Amino acid sequence: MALLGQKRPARKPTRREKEVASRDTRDVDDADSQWLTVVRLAHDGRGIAHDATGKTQFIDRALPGERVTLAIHRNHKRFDEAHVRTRDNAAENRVTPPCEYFGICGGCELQHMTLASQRTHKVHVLSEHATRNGVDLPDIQSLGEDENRYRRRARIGVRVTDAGEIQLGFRSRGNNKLVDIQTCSVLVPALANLIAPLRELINTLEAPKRLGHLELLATDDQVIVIVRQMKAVPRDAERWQAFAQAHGLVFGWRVGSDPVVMEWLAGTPDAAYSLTVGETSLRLAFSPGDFVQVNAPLNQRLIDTAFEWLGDVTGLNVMDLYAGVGNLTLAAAAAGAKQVTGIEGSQGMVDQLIANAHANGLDQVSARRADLSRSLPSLEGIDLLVLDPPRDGAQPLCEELARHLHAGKVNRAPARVLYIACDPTTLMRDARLLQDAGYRVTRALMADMFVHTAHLESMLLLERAAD
Ligand SMILES: C[S@@+](CC[C@H](N)C(=O)[O-])C[C@H]1O[C@@H](n2cnc3c(N)ncnc32)[C@H](O)[C@@H]1O
Repeated sequence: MALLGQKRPARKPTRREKEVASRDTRDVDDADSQWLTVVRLAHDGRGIAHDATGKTQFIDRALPGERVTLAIHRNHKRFDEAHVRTRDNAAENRVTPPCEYFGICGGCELQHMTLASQRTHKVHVLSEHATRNGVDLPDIQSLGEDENRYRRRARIGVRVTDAGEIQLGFRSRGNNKLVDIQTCSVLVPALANLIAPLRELINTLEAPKRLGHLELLATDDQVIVIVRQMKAVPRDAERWQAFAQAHGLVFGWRVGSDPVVMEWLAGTPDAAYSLTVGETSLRLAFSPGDFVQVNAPLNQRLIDTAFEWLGDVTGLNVMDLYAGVGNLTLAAAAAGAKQVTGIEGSQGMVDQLIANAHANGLDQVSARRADLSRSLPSLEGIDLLVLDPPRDGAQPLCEELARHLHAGKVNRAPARVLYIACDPTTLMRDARLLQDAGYRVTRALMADMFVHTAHLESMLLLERAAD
């Protein structure tokens, strides 16, 4: 009923309004109100300025060239962490973030910058890591796509508040709280469009508190949702089945603990993605838990660039370490390599790699399981070594290569190493080992695999000087 002639009672701010209002006013240190100019970006995308005493300030969402006053939210001995209280001017590369949760959600840190300047920043980060480690790099190529909605997989947290409100989202930056979202601007549309209906469905469940998190995966042909469910609730299983049917999903839940049992309640997963290598189209099947690059178009372009750099690989003997389900192993074989050996730590992925090689008619592929942090394969007779390790890099292997070369065992050190990395710190540490042993970086690339975040994928080609 309208309240004619009466003043409407003040509406209570929503949780989201409170979050936005508190973004720039957390733990404010009122004594600190000097104007500072941001001089550069830290690797994680925060602006850096120096106060009157020279102390370094790391400032959330501030860009070089901007004059700001700060609110310090964490003091350290040698630097402070701060956020902007007042901004005098906007840097030329500042844009309105495409996502309404920017600044709250911990998923993306760079949405206030143009895509071009995000990429320039990441190239600079890669170059700085090289300089710090004394690695000589050629010009760094930069690879990126214009499409922002690139993530084909996501893990989404679920929380039921004391008031029974359902929250769905990612963890916030700086603390572990769940940020409740209605959509996500970096998920592929098939996944982003599911968030609101998922919330509605979870609202109708008999036991939403039994839910842990949701895993969403968009493959070439299927959208797969897996729910972590503490205990099976038959009536909820029926609701999920109806939901999966209505939205054309493959649905499963991982129930219980010790053991956790995977049950598919709607459809059968048939996850796969496609790759093209020259004239050859490959189809790579994988299980929902296996590693695959989150950005499918960028993965394709990374592989295109790798084989453009490598030129004709016909007749080469290739070893692909940290091979996953065969992304680079199969690509090398399809490009014409004579023999390709994939080594991977997970037996499930090794089996999948072998099945993928058979399914694509690539008989020159073999694969085996090994823990590469403990046992190193012989590299005798290998012409090209491909390395694509997790974040901690491939130090034991690079040290072993260096030892062989220092001992003059040239036949145990491949002429070329293609090194793909998601952590530039460990990449450059390892590249320095190889450089000291006689390799030279002849190609370098920053691939913007994780658009809008401060993460970057990089690729180096290292070539051993002719004997
Ligand atoms: C960054 S992924 C690369 C996968 C694959 N090259 C691709 O392009 O999809 C790293 C892979 O290394 C595997 N891995 C992690 N630690 C390992 C270890 N110690 N030994 C062998 N493989 C390992 C992971 O299972 C994962 O498949």
